[in-house]
Amino acid sequence: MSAALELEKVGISFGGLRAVDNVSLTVAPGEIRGLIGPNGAGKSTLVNITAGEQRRHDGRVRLLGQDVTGVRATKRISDGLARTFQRPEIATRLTIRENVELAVGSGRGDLAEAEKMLADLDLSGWLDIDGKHVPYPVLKIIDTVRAVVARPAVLLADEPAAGLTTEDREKLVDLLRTARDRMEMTIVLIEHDVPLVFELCERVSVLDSGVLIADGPADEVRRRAEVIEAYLGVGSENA
Ligand SMILES: Nc1ncnc2c1ncn2[C@@H]1O[C@H](COP(=O)(O)OP(=O)(O)OP(=O)(O)O)[C@@H](O)[C@H]1O
Repeated sequence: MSAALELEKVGISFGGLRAVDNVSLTVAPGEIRGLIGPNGAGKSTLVNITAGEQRRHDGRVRLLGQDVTGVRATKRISDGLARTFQRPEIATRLTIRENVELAVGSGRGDLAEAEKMLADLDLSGWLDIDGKHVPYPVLKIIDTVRAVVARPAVLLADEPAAGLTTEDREKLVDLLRTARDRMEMTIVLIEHDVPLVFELCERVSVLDSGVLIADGPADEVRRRAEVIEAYLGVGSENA
């Protein structure tokens, strides 16, 4: 079976800065892959390249076995790729239900499934509330729900745990596990919450200064000295 996502020698420079340098990685179908690294490591740039928002780069990107290098972001979405952003993309003038309906309508999901998912996460009480009245941690998790209920084949989740309460963090774990186990979604989880990444991911990739310094089974990566070193100064208690 072909990889869900494959990056081959991907690189990009901004002026004199090599933000991503010769990164190759392969994500298997149904995998939850962690992508970690300190601030400025190039994680979001790699997501932008993968999503097709940054198309002038070196190397190749393959999605579900198809070479999508140079292909527009909108086409990659229709081919099964979705991403979330660090800031939730909720329309604040619409209710949560309307936001979720829009997400379902944009993808392959169905509304009943979306509402069940919100009920399972104990979030149904927000459905008729306008986005502008919903607290940030709730918006943040509903943003991930929106992405999941559209049923992409591959989801790039950019810092979904940032700003979550401990309780919402548990909900995020359930949500991502459900997406993978019941919807067979492939997920790339970009996170500063390193314990969360090691809780959820079988394999972890580590970027530092644009370079992939570790890539492999979570237990092995956790032990690698360079990984711990890359985190020194940005919260070594997380490494
Ligand atoms: N469009 C751009 N123009 C110039 N420099 C950029 C651009 N986008 C990113 N950079 C730089 O590339 C480097 C990698 O940035 P990126 O946002 O990908 O890192 P990151 O690992 O996602 O960081 P964070 O964890 O803080 O979100 C940084 O030095 C950043 O300033």
